Amino acid sequence: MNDVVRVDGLRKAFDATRRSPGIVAVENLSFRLGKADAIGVVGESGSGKSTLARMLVGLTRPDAGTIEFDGRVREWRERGRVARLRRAKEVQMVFQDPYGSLDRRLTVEVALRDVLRRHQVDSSAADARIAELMDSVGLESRLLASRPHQLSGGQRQRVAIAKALAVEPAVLVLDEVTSALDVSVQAQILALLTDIRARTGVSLIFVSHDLAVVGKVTDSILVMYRGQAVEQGPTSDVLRRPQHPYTEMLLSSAPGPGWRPERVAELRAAFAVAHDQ
Ligand SMILES: Nc1ncnc2c1ncn2[C@@H]1O[C@H](COP(=O)(O)OP(=O)(O)OP(=O)(O)O)[C@@H](O)[C@H]1O
Repeated sequence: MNDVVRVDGLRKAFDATRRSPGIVAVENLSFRLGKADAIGVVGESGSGKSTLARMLVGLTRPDAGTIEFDGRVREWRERGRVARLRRAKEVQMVFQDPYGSLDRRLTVEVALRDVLRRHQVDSSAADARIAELMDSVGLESRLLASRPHQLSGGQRQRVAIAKALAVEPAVLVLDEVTSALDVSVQAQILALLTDIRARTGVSLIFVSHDLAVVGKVTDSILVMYRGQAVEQGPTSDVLRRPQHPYTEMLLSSAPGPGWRPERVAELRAAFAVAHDQ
């Protein structure tokens, strides 16, 4: 089957000079994603997840490696309207804090209409599309008149998802989309994304520090440590039989039944030894 996304040998360093390699945020990273598949990219703060997400959506240019959407290698020189529209349909991103991505002055309706206009959906079709989008993210139409501050955190995140879906992208990158939400709202948003994936065939890339959360909604997992993939595989294998001490540490650091902080410390120490060898 054709891959919707192919990432090969991606690398990004910041502040590199002739004398120093700088901070290597992502190093030799590769993965594949099929249509309607969901992958989780997990790691602690600073592991390079956001840098990877930003490269995927074209906000940060890699130093090396390639990103392909549907067999087409991303070209960084391309400019202009046609390239912009094509990219928008390839991939969209939803961020942790919808406050940051939603314009506080705009009502939900104006924000959605704006995205549709920018992507050349003609205005006669826009009303129907807006109703469809609200429905698909489980928001009542009365909320069209609301501004971001009049919505709950979960509702704001639904609006951000609707905006991302407006363009009918092949891939959604979800960067810590549930981290700022209460546990029950978190579960609703994850269920919504799983439902959207089944209905539309969109492929999902969940970027998160929380292996347990990502484990509930993905087919495969890529574990990042210091910019590198230390483990990659089907979600059930990674959760049940982690191969790398770092993955085991991430699994143990989620407080839950049987959680023992001293075990986390032990695993962290074991990982540091394995990594420095
Ligand atoms: N614009 C930048 N300039 C310099 N260094 C950067 C920049 N962006 C990221 N880094 C560094 O690259 C490394 C990876 O950062 P990144 O934000 O990708 O990690 P992360 O896993 O997403 O962490 P978090 O969850 O805290 O956002 C870190 O050491 C970070 O300090």
